[in-house]
Amino acid sequence: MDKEALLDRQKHIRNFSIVAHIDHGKSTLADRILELTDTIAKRDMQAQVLDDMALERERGITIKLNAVELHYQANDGETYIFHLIDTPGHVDFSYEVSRSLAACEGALLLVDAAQGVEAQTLANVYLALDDDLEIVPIINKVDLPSAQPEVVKEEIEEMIGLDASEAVLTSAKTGLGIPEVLERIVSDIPAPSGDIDAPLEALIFDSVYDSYRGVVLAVRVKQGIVKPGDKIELMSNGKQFEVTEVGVMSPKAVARDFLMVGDVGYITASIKTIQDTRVGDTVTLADNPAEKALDGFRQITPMVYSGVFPVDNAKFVDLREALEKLQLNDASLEFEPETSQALGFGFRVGFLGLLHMDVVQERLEREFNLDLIMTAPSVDYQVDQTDGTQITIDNPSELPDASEIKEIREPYVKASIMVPNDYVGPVMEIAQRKRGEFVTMDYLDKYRVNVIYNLPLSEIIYDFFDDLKSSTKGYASLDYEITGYRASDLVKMDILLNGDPVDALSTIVHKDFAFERGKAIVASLKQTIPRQQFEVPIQAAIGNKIIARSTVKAYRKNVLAKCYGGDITRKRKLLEKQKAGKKRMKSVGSVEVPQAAFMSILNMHSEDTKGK
Ligand SMILES: Nc1nc2c(ncn2[C@@H]2O[C@H](COP(=O)(O)OP(=O)(O)OP(=O)(O)O)[C@@H](O)[C@H]2O)c(=O)[nH]1
Repeated sequence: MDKEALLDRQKHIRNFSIVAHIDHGKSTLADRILELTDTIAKRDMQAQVLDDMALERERGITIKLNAVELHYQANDGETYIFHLIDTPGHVDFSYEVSRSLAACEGALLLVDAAQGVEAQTLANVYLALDDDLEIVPIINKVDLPSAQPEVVKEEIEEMIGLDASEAVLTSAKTGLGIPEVLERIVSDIPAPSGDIDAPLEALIFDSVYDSYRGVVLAVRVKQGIVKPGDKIELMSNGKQFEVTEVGVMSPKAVARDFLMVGDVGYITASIKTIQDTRVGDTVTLADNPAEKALDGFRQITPMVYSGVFPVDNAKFVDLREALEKLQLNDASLEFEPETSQALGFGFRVGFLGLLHMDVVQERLEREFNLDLIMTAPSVDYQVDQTDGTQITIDNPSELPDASEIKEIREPYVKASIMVPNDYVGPVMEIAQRKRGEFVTMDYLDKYRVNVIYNLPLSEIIYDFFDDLKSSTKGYASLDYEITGYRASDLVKMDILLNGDPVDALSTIVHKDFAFERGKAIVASLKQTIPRQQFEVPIQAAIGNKIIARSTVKAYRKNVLAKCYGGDITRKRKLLEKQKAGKKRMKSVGSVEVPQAAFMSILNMHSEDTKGK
């Protein structure tokens, strides 16, 4: 392509994300956009798609990067190149949202016409506004009888301060309004700026590891152009690689001759060591480097920590390798080796929240075939010791003896809970019960309020959101941010099995709640620990004082007795089932403890500190 053509191409690029609350219809809208653009481009794309399949057959891989390229023929007769960059909707992942937004010039703000603006949507729109993105408001699900587009417009104007008079009314379900959305992307979202003649600056906003090609970088080119054969340099560490392929997802990987300013695509360069690449880093050309790296992303700190141990101790090295691979495209994942008396060698892993923790656990087990025991999540605590030193701990078993502690501080958040008027009572009741401190309450419109509380992070990471949802018929939405640390009256509660303290079961609790929590955990453990050949006393203790106790009676479960000696296949099935159930057991001293027991703290909703 000559210079003229490249400049013309740049004018026709539109990079955008969809910002939406979970269930407001983001996937459905994206599918509609794909459908509409695909049909138009079908004839032109045939050859390309075939190429892509050949490529895949050859290599036997597909790469998953959350950015697709689409071609849209607009009403002005010109063909535009759209890059749609996916963003996650959950509160745990707002960090990833900001990563995706950094690749865009605009965002579609999608709001459910029946639900209105939610707390998390608001948080994500603010991220987009911080990045100076152009925002196109879309009110979806207008086909629903309960749709109130006018009320939602008002909410968007009042809460976000955006002009919503021009909001597109859509039904991603029926297809209503989608052609207008495509036109608005062309007219409202600016083409990328940046100089094609400047030295290459490409921002890495995601990356995946592919065993065949090495690291695949998802990049947004901010300046310049990059081609296969170019020698690139990663600006954070000066490492150099030769580009083997550049391309875009469309929606499968399609190799291209180049990626230029404004493009969102991938680069492979036989990068074998995952430690070399970092999301947020800048890629430049080795013999014509950019003067300085792009801003990158703020380092994100984990909010909750959990011990992750292989059931089979011999898998420790495998676990480390798996965590390293995951860390590649999940910069928020932190880990360091941990040794537990009860569980052996493992890692203390930091997560953004419980959903993130679930996702990581699932990936470790599925993608890396590991059987894991994970301990109850904990926040981090700042401890002033009587000897004048200060330590930070994220593992309850590391809390020093009470006699050595002057003060313990725990992380606090400012939580904003949006809810219809009718449910303010239950919301306040839950927040109070979780040691919340009321801050203020704002009316969003005639129907909804935003209730703000200061809360200890430890109280909301467990079941706060579930409780909120169930007592507001699912209407409440929640967003929170850490505001700092506060001194609290906290103590370590140990759990003893068979008289021995089990470090992996220790938790840190507020003194006022210790008795109830102790009772609840002991009761929950009694349910989860199977009967053994001997009696197992379970005790909760603070210091030397036992505050709750219970006993698992001795009993060797003879599952075969149930079979009445009959059907042999049934018998085998039962044995297999029992074997599978055992896999996630760990011998702690002489007691067999299942994975669920380590999460007892998460299963105490009912007995929790109600009425406090
Ligand atoms: N009636 C109606 N339903 C819709 C519309 N758009 C989406 N839905 C439905 O709303 C539900 C959620 O839609 P999704 O597209 O999965 O929402 P999402 O925001 O991608 O949700 P997550 O993937 O969970 O983040 C689905 O059951 C859709 O069928 C619409 O315009 N009208």
